[in-house]
Amino acid sequence: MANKTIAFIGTGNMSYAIIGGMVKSGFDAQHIIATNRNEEKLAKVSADFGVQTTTNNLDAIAQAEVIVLSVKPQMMAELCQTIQASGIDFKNKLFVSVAAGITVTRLREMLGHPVRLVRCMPNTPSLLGKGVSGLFAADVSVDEQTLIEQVFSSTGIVVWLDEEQKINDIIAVTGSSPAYFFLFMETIEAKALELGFSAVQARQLVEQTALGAAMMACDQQAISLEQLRANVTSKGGTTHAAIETYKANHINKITSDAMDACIARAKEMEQEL
Ligand SMILES: NC(=O)C1=CN([C@@H]2O[C@H](COP(=O)(O)OP(=O)(O)OC[C@H]3O[C@@H](n4cnc5c(N)ncnc54)[C@H](O)[C@@H]3O)[C@@H](O)[C@H]2O)C=CC1
Ligand SMILES: O=C(O)[C@@H]1CCC=N1
Repeated sequence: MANKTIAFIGTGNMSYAIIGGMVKSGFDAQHIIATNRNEEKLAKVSADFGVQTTTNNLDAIAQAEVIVLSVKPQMMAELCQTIQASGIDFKNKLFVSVAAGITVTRLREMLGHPVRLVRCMPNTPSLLGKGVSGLFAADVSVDEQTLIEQVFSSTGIVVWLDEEQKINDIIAVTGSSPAYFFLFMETIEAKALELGFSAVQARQLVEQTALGAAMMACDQQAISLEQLRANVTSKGGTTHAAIETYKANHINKITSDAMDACIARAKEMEQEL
């Protein structure tokens, strides 16, 4: 892996997080090239992680063995058109797409070539080495799979998926779900403010509690999440009153509906893009 160069095309929130996770885990920054149209974004990723940067996508692609396409799905066709028109030889290049809602078939159509491709569904905690990446390989060699697994393992855990359709499911479970947790934290923070805690206190109280709860779940894997919850919930006590309120408001259904909506949107995007 040491000699392979990886280019991130369209370095925004997601690629910034992946690059951060890679560099912090010891990946050589000089073998990473980040591109963006926006010089300011490149200045930040360069200052923070010491990677090479350029606004010229084609230069980056020409130099790299692994090309991570990480623009927004709606920008992908335009990007691929310029790559196709460049006449770059795809033979020794492995493509990775982190885009939601664009299938292997569609991406190959966009590139005008049956490229070897890994679809990856990462999440932003990759920045801290706490990411999850769902991976689906299309015509990729065993060595290339090993390489991609090394790259994404440096940002957290990886899960290989045996069917492309499962990419849409893992978006709902891990790709989008950091946002669900942030939303839940926002609701506690807002209520803490209403109860008179200062903004600094409200943020600190919610982040410490979320961190503590997540760490307890990680640290005590033999104990079910239900049991961890029960350990907080005294019979006839305060937590019980809160939990019953969540149940009366159908928290399971809300989450299930939200995840179904996430999957449905991914499928809809597959038809649109
Ligand atoms: N943000 C997230 O949590 C996750 C995002 N993804 C996927 O990652 C991809 C990127 O998402 P974000 O990073 O959130 O978007 P973003 O908008 O933060 O980053 C994309 C960047 O690409 C740049 N860009 C657009 N067209 C370009 C071009 N032709 N050449 C060079 N740069 C170009 C934009 O300036 C922007 O900074 C999407 O396809 C999304 O589906 C996947 C999993 C999680
Ligand atoms: O919201 C999105 O479409 C992307 C994919 C997963 C997280 N962000």
